[in-house]
Amino acid sequence: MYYFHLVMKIALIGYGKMGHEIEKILVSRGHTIPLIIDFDNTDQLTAENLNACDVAIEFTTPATAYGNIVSCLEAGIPVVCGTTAWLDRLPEATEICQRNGGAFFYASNYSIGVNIFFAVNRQLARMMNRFPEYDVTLNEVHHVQKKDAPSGTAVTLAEDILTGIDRKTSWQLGTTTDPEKLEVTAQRRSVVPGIHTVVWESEADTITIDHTAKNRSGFAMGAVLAAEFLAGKRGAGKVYGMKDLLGF
Ligand SMILES: NC(=O)C1=CN([C@@H]2O[C@H](COP(=O)(O)OP(=O)(O)OC[C@H]3O[C@@H](n4cnc5c(N)ncnc54)[C@H](OP(=O)(O)O)[C@@H]3O)[C@@H](O)[C@H]2O)C=CC1
Ligand SMILES: O=C(O)C1=N[C@H](C(=O)O)C[C@H](O)C1
Repeated sequence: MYYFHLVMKIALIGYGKMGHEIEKILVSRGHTIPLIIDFDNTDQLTAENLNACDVAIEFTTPATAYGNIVSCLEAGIPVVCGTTAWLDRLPEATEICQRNGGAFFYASNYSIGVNIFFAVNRQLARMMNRFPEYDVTLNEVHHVQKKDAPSGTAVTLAEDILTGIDRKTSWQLGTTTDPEKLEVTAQRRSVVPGIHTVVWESEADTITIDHTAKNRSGFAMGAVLAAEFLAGKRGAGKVYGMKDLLGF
């Protein structure tokens, strides 16, 4: 997967921490970036400018992601989005993608390590369905600039745990003593790129799984791999995720 790829023209929408990290990887893989959109030139996000590119990669803010995705889909350009906390509008984006014969890729976390961690989390939750003596909690830590809580990654982990076990019916941000609720806590500290921890606890013992991002390079590499994956998908009318890219 890392060795062969088409060289593409990529539109970068959002030129903050992730936009800059993705730019480094795009350049190192021979891609060019004819269009960069940030908060101060959003008027440049036109169908004409987008159509000078093969794929767009969107990492902006919870409030702006949906509009940017729709602009890409309506312009007929495949789009990879990593922005979190806008997913209440995913059904609408999916409908627009299908109607326009678009190609849309979304993941709450593009890191391959995190996606392996997701698979371990799903497997552990399925096993724990037989062992009600274990309670489960989830914690995430991120840098102080992060706008949303809990993180999109924590939401994915929580939803996968709820799918795996019958004894929890929903997740809640903050502490709770309700046994049917999955407690999800979030801390904001310094420049932490992202730490996610799932704890299963019984009277007898504790099982902890965690993922710590050392920097943003894993997120950025995964987003670029997703863009390369979308290269041949123009006109597909489909929404893709990391399971399509990685096979698990
Ligand atoms: N899926 C994944 O793997 C990952 C997802 N993320 C998510 O990606 C998003 C971005 O993260 P990050 O790069 O750290 O955030 P940053 O705040 O560093 O960057 C976002 C950039 O987008 C700009 N922006 C605001 N509005 C628009 C707009 N309408 N069009 C284009 N650009 C705009 C912001 O400008 P201004 O600051 O002026 O608002 C800022 O420069 C977050 O939702 C985060 O949770 C982050 C890492 C990995
Ligand atoms: O905002 C961030 O930084 C991150 N956001 C994503 C999330 O909300 O899960 C992914 C990663 O944890 C970093």
